[in-house]
Amino acid sequence: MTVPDPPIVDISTLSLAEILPKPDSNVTKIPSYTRRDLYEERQTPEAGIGAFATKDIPSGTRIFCEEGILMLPDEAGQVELYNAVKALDGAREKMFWELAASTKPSKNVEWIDEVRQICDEDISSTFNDLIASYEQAWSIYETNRFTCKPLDNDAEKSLGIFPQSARLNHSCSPNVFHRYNPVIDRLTVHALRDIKVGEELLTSYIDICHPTAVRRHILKHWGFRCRCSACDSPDDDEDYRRKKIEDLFAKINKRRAKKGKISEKDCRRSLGNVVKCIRLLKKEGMEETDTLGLVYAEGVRLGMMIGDEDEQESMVEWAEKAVEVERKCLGEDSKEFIAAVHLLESVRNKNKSNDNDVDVDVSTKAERS
Ligand SMILES: C[S@@+](CC[C@H](N)C(=O)[O-])C[C@H]1O[C@@H](n2cnc3c(N)ncnc32)[C@H](O)[C@@H]1O
Repeated sequence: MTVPDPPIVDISTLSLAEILPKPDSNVTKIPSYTRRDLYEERQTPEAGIGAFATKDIPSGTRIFCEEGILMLPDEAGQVELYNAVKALDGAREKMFWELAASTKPSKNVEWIDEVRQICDEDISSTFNDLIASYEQAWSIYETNRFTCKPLDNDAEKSLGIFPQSARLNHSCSPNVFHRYNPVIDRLTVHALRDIKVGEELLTSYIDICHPTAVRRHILKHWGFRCRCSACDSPDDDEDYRRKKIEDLFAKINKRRAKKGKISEKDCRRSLGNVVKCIRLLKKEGMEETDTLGLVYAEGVRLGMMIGDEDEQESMVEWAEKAVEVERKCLGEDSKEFIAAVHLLESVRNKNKSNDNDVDVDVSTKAERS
């Protein structure tokens, strides 16, 4: 038996134009802000500058809502970057040059010939200084850039520098979550849980579902060895759980990407993976949009496809949790939050129509008796 895709508005079916404020609406562009009342930057013993809470910060608080000072397409190289930095106004250019530079020089040196051609006067000392500046700019860029690609994937600019957020250090058990929000054209950083005064605000630069050895390898790019609780944990079970999450998540995503009809058996199998994945994610405290939010939403979709009436209440609960996760990680102006609200409405409407069907049935029986 195959079941059709349910009529759910999920993230991949929403276009940006559908949720952007209409030109005649009163919604104005959100100003950039960083909640300097909540944190301060200071030097750490081993990780350069970091950001530390100066007050208790409740879970879900938006700490940054920041405009990029520089955004470039994925394929931009050293020359495009340097030109973009030189085109910044004085204050922004200074901000850029003050950021950390941790990555090693690029092995690709073709750009040096390009710079040589630009310099008519190839006076070697000046030229060498210039090359050093290009390399420093590139290292700053690689150390601090954030992905800005809107979910529509038609973005011209897709990597950006956000100077306040760039001071956030990494942890594989982060307490804040960052994401570029194309709806408001800002990078937002939200508290993932209650953060106590004095705690460092730590985001994750990488996919934290990977096991420790893989995370370590990827983090070499930033030139440090992570000493977070997940990386230093003597508990092998934790690594096992993350590997299991990664595998389950890959299976769930593979199913999600499949178009067309799906057998009920496959639906039930995938729903089983969703249930296991949710349990493990919670155990690991991994409550972000990219994992838990996505898994809840997929669970609801699968549950609606299967259509077991006694599971409908659980589907509403999961859809409500997906809304909570998106609100906490991304805020109510995000596309993900709006999609989760649509999903919740769909599942509630489906329940209502099921209840009405039951009513009709009952009244018909009553009339007959
Ligand atoms: C985006 S910057 C973060 C801010 C940086 N600490 C600074 O001084 O501006 C990334 C760099 O910070 C350092 N860093 C980030 N997280 C770290 C960690 N958990 N342990 C050690 N160094 C870290 C690394 O040098 C990394 O390349």
